[in-house]
Amino acid sequence: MAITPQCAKPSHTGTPGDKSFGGSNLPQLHDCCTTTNAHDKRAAAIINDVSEIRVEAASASYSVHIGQNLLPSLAAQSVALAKKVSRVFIITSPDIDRLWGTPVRAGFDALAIPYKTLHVPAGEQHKRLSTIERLLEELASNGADRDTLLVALGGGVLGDLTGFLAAIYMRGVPFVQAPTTLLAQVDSSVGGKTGANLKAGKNLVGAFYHPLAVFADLDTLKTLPPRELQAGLQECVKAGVIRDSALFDYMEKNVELVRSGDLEAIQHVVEASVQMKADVVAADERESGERMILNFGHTIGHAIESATHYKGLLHGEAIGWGMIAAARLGEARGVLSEADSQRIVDLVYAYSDLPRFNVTAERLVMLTGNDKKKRSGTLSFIVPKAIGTVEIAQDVEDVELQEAVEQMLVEMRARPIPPPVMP
Ligand SMILES: NC(=O)c1ccc[n+]([C@@H]2O[C@H](COP(=O)([O-])OP(=O)(O)OC[C@H]3O[C@@H](n4cnc5c(N)ncnc54)[C@H](O)[C@@H]3O)[C@@H](O)[C@H]2O)c1
Ligand SMILES: O=C(O)C(=O)C[C@@H](O)[C@H](O)[C@H](O)COP(=O)(O)O
Ligand SMILES: [Zn+2]
Repeated sequence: MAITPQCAKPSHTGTPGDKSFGGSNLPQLHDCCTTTNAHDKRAAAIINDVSEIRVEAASASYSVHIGQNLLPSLAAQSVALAKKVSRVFIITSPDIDRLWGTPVRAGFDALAIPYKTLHVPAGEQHKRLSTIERLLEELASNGADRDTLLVALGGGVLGDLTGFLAAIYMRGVPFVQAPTTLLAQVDSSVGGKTGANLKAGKNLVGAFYHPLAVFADLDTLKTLPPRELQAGLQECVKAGVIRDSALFDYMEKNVELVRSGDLEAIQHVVEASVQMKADVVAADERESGERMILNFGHTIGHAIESATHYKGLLHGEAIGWGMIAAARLGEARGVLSEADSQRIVDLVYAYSDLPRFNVTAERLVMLTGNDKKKRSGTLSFIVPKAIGTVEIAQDVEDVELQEAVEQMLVEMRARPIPPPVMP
């Protein structure tokens, strides 16, 4: 089925048959497109069915809905799940609100449920406790009670913040996730990790707290900058390496299709990544064992984000470098073949023009001291053994880590300088 144009303006590139997004010539919605009407029309343009993946965690079970045109029905479905909703707070950024806020609000209008939209500026630097405190005060001063529903409309930063807010406001209120970045759809909206950064490191404060449901509306990716799409795909590369060799193979064979945002390819990648994460979270909700594998690439990736003050690199890009270092470490220990190590490195590079950064290996290794997987002085490090299999090693010495990071830095410096990144 072809996509029908949503608006007569020529700059709205939703031409019949165009089923891609995330590319440079992609539709940027104008105000006239952010009406409910425009979103209603999109119902006629659905290519694939909506899929539903269940997350059966120890403390909660919920559905992740993946498909097009999901935002207009978010209100009705969320209210049905919450049973009693006195009022709603939609937590989003000004830009995402302008692009995608209208269909969400229209759903609550139709149910005559009062709502208020609270804005958080875009950017990882706002994922901090001062933002949480300001939002908590806004909830209280606007009469939020225990029957209040929060809606996280945005990327991983907004999802992590809103989830944490929901976990601690009046010791817990319900919330739903409406992820609007690829990264948030494949990873951060699922599994119940919520929180904020501290100066000492990434995600050092937070709670495990699950949403009532996740609505991953693939239409929202139409307005996502290509760099963000590509950074999100690094978490899908991660999913392939740690537990799903078929996903890895698919991403290897379909780089152009996936990078260009072909809708069917993206839906496949989102579904596979979410299913993998749901399986892992079902087995180990609180990260006491198996869930640590979802942190593949993150020990060094988080250190890079912290060392660069959460500016310059996107989360997925930092994780890309972290996966390269981890692959080289696996190769150096002799647990990963040179061929598989190179496949991982090549796939990371295939999906992002990873920006360079200027931090020494010593500093990065020092920063891994704050990793939450370090307990009683022992770091659990995720080492790839083959495509689709990793091990949780507890005997990785700092010197070994430093050598792997040095190798990653040498490779980074040897690569052609990527084109300037667009924010
Ligand atoms: N909780 C978890 O399990 C988990 C998993 C992975 C990552 N994370 C966290 O997620 C965060 C990264 O998330 P992210 O990559 O989504 O970044 P993000 O939330 O910063 O969003 C990226 C950018 O895209 C913009 N944007 C979002 N949706 C858009 C849309 N549809 N159209 C146009 N622009 C849009 C945002 O305004 C922002 O500028 C990090 O803080 C990371 O630690 C958490
Ligand atoms: O869900 C998980 O578990 C993950 O590790 C997913 C990661 O992609 C994500 O970046 C997560 O926020 C990392 O959590 P942290 O506890 O290591 O900070
Ligand atoms: Zn991550």
